Amino acid sequence: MNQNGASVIQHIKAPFDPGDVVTTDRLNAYRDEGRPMLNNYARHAKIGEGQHGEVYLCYQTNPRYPQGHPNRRIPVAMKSVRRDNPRAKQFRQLRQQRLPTSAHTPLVDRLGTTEAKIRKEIAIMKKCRHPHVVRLYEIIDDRTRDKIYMVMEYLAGGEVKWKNEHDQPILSVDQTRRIIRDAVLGLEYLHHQGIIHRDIKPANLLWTEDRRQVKIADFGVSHFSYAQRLAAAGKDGLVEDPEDPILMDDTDLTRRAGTPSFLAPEIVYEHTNDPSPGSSSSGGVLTAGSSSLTHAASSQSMPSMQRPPITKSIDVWALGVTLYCLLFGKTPFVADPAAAGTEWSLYNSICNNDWSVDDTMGSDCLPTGGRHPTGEATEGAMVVRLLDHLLQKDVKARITLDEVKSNKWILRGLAEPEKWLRITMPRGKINVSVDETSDAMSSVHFRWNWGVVSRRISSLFRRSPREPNADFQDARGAVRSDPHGQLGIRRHQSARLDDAFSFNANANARRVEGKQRSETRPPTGPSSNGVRSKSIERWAVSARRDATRSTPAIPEPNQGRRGSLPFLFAERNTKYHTVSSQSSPIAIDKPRARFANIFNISHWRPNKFSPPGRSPTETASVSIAEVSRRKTNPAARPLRRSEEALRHYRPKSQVSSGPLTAERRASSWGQGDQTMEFAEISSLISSSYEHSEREPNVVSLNGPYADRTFAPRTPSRLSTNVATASPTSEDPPSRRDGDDEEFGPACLDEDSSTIASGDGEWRNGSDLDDDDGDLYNDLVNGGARSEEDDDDDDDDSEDQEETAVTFSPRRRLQPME
Ligand SMILES: Nc1ncnc2c1ncn2[C@@H]1O[C@H](COP(=O)(O)OP(=O)(O)OP(=O)(O)O)[C@@H](O)[C@H]1O
Repeated sequence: MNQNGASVIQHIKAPFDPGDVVTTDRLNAYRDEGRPMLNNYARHAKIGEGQHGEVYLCYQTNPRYPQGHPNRRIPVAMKSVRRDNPRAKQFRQLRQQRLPTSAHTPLVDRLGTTEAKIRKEIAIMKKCRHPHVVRLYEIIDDRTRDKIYMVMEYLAGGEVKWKNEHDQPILSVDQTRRIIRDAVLGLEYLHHQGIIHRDIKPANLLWTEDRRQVKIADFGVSHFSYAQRLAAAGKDGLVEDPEDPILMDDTDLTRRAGTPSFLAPEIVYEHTNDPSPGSSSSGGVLTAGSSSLTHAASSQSMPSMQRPPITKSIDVWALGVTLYCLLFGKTPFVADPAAAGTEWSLYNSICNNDWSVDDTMGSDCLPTGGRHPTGEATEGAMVVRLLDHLLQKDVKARITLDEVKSNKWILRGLAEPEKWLRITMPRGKINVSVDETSDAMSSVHFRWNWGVVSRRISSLFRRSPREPNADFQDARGAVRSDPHGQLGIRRHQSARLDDAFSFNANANARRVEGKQRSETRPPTGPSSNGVRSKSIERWAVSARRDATRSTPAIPEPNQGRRGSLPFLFAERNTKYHTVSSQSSPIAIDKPRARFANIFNISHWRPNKFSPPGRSPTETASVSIAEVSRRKTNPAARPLRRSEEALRHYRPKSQVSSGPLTAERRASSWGQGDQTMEFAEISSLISSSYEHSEREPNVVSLNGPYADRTFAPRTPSRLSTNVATASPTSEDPPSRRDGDDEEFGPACLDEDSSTIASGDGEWRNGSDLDDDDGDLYNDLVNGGARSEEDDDDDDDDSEDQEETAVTFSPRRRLQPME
């Protein structure tokens, strides 16, 4: 921590709050001193490109600091992802038809729209706050734009490279161990959060600028497991809500997603005992480009043809493949070049073949002792045995992450292994609630559709008895719009956060002064509890204030619960009410209450509460009926698909009838309960680490954990080490050339393409979108949108005018007196 950063750090609290990620629903693109600006981020070099978008180095301009202050410009990585639109979809389909077949071609289209995927990635990243997981700081999600922007922690060291052009390893065994150790900690945390990464590979491990630690990145195909989350929550933390529309169903795991060479056998299980044309009938000899013999893995073949459960263990397998790559400069399983279907052959190899080891490992060429080392506890023998456990084809016999962590080779070189194990243990209470994930979608723009509005208005006057859906909509009184289109930059954030470092929307507005002076309104001041809301939801906030003033807080019987909205709203009928004219039982039939209803966008368009094929209104009315039915008859709860999945995976005898309870889900993961708060752990870690030259990326004075300044709610509160990474330079604190000597030259990782498919079929294509066409257009046209752009967005609009509505899922209903 340097002198300049100290003042920032001392104010930073360390509570774990996934709501920390800022959501901004207005993007202002302009130029400042010739540089493209996106809100208060100055865009610099492009640092990467994925299937869905590009990643740029940006500097956040922090106006609270004077010119020249190192914290005035903070480097961040900004990933821009284009939403799906009909024209882009058409274009992509056309392009795909012309693409040649390749084993490494990404398959991404089967997981739904690009936007759904990016939202899933955002929802997952929002949960993550760990020294070995890349942090998400802000989402810029302006519905009127073609792109969503993710502002992340910038990892200047780049991705972990592991082989040279001759397929030789470029990392020493020591470096490999430290990378794997960091990855284990990050993974352990993710699993604890209920997240299965699904794409662990060297390319998704990013170095910090000083190359002392790596962090897990890219949650594009990650899975948020309800079962895993419940398991991690432990008995006391269960806040189960079977109706939660956002928590992902575990059957999603059966989709094939990840990078082919890193896929676990259970993912491609259908290739088990299925000899490839290029391999021998006994299981085949598939050379891995090594001089050593690759022989059939009789002891490690998959136990049966029944699909094994797909669990977090797939990450453990991928970690094993990663370890192998770093040690030997190649992947353990390869497709037979002679085989006709390359990917088929690769999967066949993963399922049926054993892997080989070279005589030496790492760039320092330490001896391995062969594939089946005997006796002595040499480093080579230790690693090969660990690989044996990691690359265990039978998922039930595969080593767990806990066991990996306490493996001898992993702990090797640590000054105090016991202490390391203790302080790095992920703990902290986890509650399963709708808020965390819905925040990813909490900011919704829409355009007025006057045809629909007028129909709605007239229908309101026609309707005499109040309909159930209206009841539902009123209960969601937090959803309000600004019909005057006066909203400026809107931000969402948990009102629980303190104001000390809140984003300075005034300053931000000033920054774009001249561009939108007429339309930008700064926040109106602190809210009643002294916390300034990030959201400029004037209607909703005032409604909340009313409620706060006039209703004494009565503790709820189930205080921690933040269930699905349909449940809560239904419960409102008996337990809660919001003190506003809209929700008053007396005012319920007043025209004014009905008018309030029309501002609810869930009437107009499908939203996240609408299951596919059902209109939101249907959803609302069904939900209310369902709720009362379930209240009287709990056994009437419909089964979630995850329960079906569980039935499928577990023997029938073990699956009792009845609804899938939290305990049953949790037991399928078998994890204990957790008590320690994350902040407590982080402070413990900070105070416990000692400096060690030998283990620079794990143990250091004020080391990797200590430099965690856990609560940069906005990028303006980035930790000092990030802030000082490149305080004044215009150029990116790039992957330093000098490092190549130590870490070997950068080289291409050809196995880094990610696939995601629904049915395991191979398809070719790329989702690469064009460059920031819309942004440049904005810049060139001074912020005006072209007709072409409008065409993209206005696919289903008739006569529309732009405005916005903000939806806050964090609104709390007041208990009834
Ligand atoms: N936070 C970051 N800091 C530094 N570089 C990053 C960061 N995030 C991504 N990158 C770089 O940008 C590249 C592209 O990242 P991105 O996640 O978009 O692509 P990807 O890993 O191929 O994922 P996808 O599955 O979406 O294609 C990465 O390979 C990495 O080098």
